[in-house]
Amino acid sequence: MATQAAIAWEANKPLSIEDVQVAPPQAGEVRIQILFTALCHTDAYTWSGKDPEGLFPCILGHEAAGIVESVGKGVTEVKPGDHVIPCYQAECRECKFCKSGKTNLCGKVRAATGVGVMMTDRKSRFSVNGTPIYHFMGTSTFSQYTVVHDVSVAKIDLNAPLEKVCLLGCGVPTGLGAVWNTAKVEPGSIVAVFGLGTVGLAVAEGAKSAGASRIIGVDIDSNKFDIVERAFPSVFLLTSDKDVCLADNVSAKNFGVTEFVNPKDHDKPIQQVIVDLTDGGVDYSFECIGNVSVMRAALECCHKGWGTSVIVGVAASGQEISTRPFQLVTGRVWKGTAFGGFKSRSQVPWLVEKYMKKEIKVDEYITHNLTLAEINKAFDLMHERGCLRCVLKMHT
Ligand SMILES: NC(=O)C1=CN([C@@H]2O[C@H](COP(=O)(O)OP(=O)(O)OC[C@H]3O[C@@H](n4cnc5c(N)ncnc54)[C@H](O)[C@@H]3O)[C@@H](O)[C@H]2O)C=CC1
Ligand SMILES: N[C@@H](CCC(=O)N[C@@H](CSC=O)C(=O)NCC(=O)O)C(=O)O
Ligand SMILES: [Zn+2]
Ligand SMILES: [Zn+2]
Repeated sequence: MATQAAIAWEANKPLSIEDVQVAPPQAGEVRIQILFTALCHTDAYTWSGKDPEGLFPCILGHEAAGIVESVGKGVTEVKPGDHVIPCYQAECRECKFCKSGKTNLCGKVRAATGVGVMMTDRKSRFSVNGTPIYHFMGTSTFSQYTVVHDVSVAKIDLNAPLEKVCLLGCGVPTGLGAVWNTAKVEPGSIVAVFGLGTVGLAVAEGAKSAGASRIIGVDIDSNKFDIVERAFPSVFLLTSDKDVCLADNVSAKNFGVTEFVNPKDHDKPIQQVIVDLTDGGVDYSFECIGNVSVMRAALECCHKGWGTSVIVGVAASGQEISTRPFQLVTGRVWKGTAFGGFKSRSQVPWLVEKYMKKEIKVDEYITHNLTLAEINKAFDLMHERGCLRCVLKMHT
């Protein structure tokens, strides 16, 4: 079929909306009409050329929702008309990873999705004037129609608003799951969150629901603090203390952040600032930026003996983490998480239900709504004041 998609022809060159041919789904594949997609920082990362798996030309995008248009041979779990969320982290339920009970990673299609092709024939289903266009993360949602592996499709409630639940394809589950599945934060814990984008704020939300007693938000952009204030204007109080801005207990019932620290306001290293604020360090920290220096700070602000730091942010090709091994010898633990440890096909529908029951937030993370034609503006917005998630309407 002919449709429209945003093509990334080269790293950092503006995306171009073009007529694209999308081939029919082959065995074990599903063609989806994408209705809404959001932009995640990881799309910008790959577009920047810093992703070692980044291939061009490609169709980016991985946080979306849509409707099944057609299915290939052997596909039994979804049918045309089903509402779905494409999942960049597959779940086949049969591979060594899926059966391990120890991870949400799945090995079935990862080798193909990492090189931008479909598993069956190692080819792309996208082309422009005969030129193949690589897939991205097995999802490629910046297209009005995409083809994905059946193990990468979560079927969701037909009543769920697709313009909202598209966010459950990446950022919000990643933050919630980092707390609930990877760190397993206990009630009463002190938590630090580095980076208050969508992922970091979802960490804060998850920590609040897990019963954390203090949630310290760290960001170099004080506008991010304002987002929390704007989202809950009637309940938010902010002191003018230069060093640490304390929100009152009522706002902590909302997004979750109880204290804000801007490293730029301090002469000391940020890990020292946090250790001093917390009588020796936090129980759990989360790096939600992708900056290896901050990853080190996030580990080193953890309490001796038990503090655990979770790396969520994605760092560029060639970047490496470091710390004194003594930090680990003395009981700190370094972990990482992909999609918050959630098993995608099994648990994304459950997250949608939690949203429908108002048990988790989604709407609050959507700060902008644009169309596919405005995708370059949407990428620009990611660097501007007050942007968390921008949702694109794909068909206008
Ligand atoms: N592990 C996983 O499964 C996933 C990882 N990610 C990664 O998580 C990270 C966050 O994603 P988003 O929330 O979409 O990004 P974002 O760009 O919206 O948020 C990042 C935040 O970090 C802040 N920041 C930047 N440098 C800082 C510094 N030195 N100290 C303190 N704050 C700083 C920014 O002001 C911004 O508020 C990205 O690296 C993304 O690629 C995203 C989704 C899933
Ligand atoms: N190709 C990238 C990999 C970046 C990465 O770690 N991706 C995360 C999801 S980020 C979503 O916004 C992930 O799930 N990783 C596990 C995986 O199997 O890819 C690079 O090499 O940097
Ligand atoms: Zn993402
Ligand atoms: Zn598997």
